[in-house]
Amino acid sequence: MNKQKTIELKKLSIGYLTKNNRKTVASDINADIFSGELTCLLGANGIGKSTLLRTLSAFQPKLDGKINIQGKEIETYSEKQLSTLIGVVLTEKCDIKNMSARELIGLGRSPYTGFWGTLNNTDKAIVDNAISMVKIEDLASRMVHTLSDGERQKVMIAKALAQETPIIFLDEPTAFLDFPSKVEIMQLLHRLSRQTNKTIFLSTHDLELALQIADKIWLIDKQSGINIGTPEDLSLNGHLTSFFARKGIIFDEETGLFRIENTYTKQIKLIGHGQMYSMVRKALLRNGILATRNIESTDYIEVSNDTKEIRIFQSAQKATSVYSIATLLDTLKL
Ligand SMILES: Nc1ncnc2c1ncn2[C@@H]1O[C@H](COP(=O)(O)OP(=O)(O)OP(=O)(O)O)[C@@H](O)[C@H]1O
Repeated sequence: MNKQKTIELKKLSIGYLTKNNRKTVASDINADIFSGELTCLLGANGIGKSTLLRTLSAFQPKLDGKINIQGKEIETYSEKQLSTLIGVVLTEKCDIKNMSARELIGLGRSPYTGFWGTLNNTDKAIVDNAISMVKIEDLASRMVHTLSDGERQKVMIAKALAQETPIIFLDEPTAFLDFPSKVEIMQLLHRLSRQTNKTIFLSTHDLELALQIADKIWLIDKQSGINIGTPEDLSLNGHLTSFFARKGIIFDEETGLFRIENTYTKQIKLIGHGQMYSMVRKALLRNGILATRNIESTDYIEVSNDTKEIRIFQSAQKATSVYSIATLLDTLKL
């Protein structure tokens, strides 16, 4: 695929200007965003994700530096030109009454339609295609103000697709969605970036999902600014670990997942492999017991992934066999 640098940020500063105040949210951002990639922006509440997306969408002025879109400074584009270049999906509730989901999605065509916004057959086919890509055929004739937050979010994504822009920015597109819908939307955005060579840049708090699906991750942090890379590189170079370590969350290299930092009161040797091993280990960690293969202890637990048997060896007694995590925890009096 022909990945291209569609957005170039040079010494960019973002923030807010009020009458006699200048509030810088982030400064000296030097970075590129590529077509054919899904890029996810991760960072704590209030760190500046929305501010960055709004600045890149030209909804608010930058404080300093340069934003180049397809090789030209953002300020050189007219509003109409930008509307055929960038589609924006915000999380804010819209105050739309008396409009069906299909009509709202049709507004995505407004950069291409005449003054009255009348859709021709091509426009209608594009709207239908957007509806089917997001799989919301059953919502199309519903009135927008009757939709749930998650349903409306999908409609807004379909509207951005109908706009057929090479760049799409989304501010927390998965915020209101249930877990299967979060996965579905992220996979859809990833697929779109690949199939249509679009540049898709979104902010999210769904870090596990972002780490599994995104091509590139931007980590924004007060201490170390912006770090950018593939999820794997950010993992290997320690940026992910340090990013979350500061927040009482640690990256567990054995499971490849994040977990909340527990204080361990005991430790025990755990023997076995596979899902059974991982689940027993998870349950013990959750109960304040550090359990791995590498611990030397006289008491130990052995699991069989084939028979699902958990054998507990305690105080040199005969092993006790149990077959569920609940019984294991009862036996260990946890
Ligand atoms: N209109 C405004 N005027 C002044 N400061 C603002 C304005 N809007 C936001 N801010 C401040 O800018 C900073 C960044 O806010 P922003 O909304 O970009 O964060 P965010 O990373 O998107 O947060 P969240 O994850 O909570 O959505 C915050 O300190 C916020 O209070």
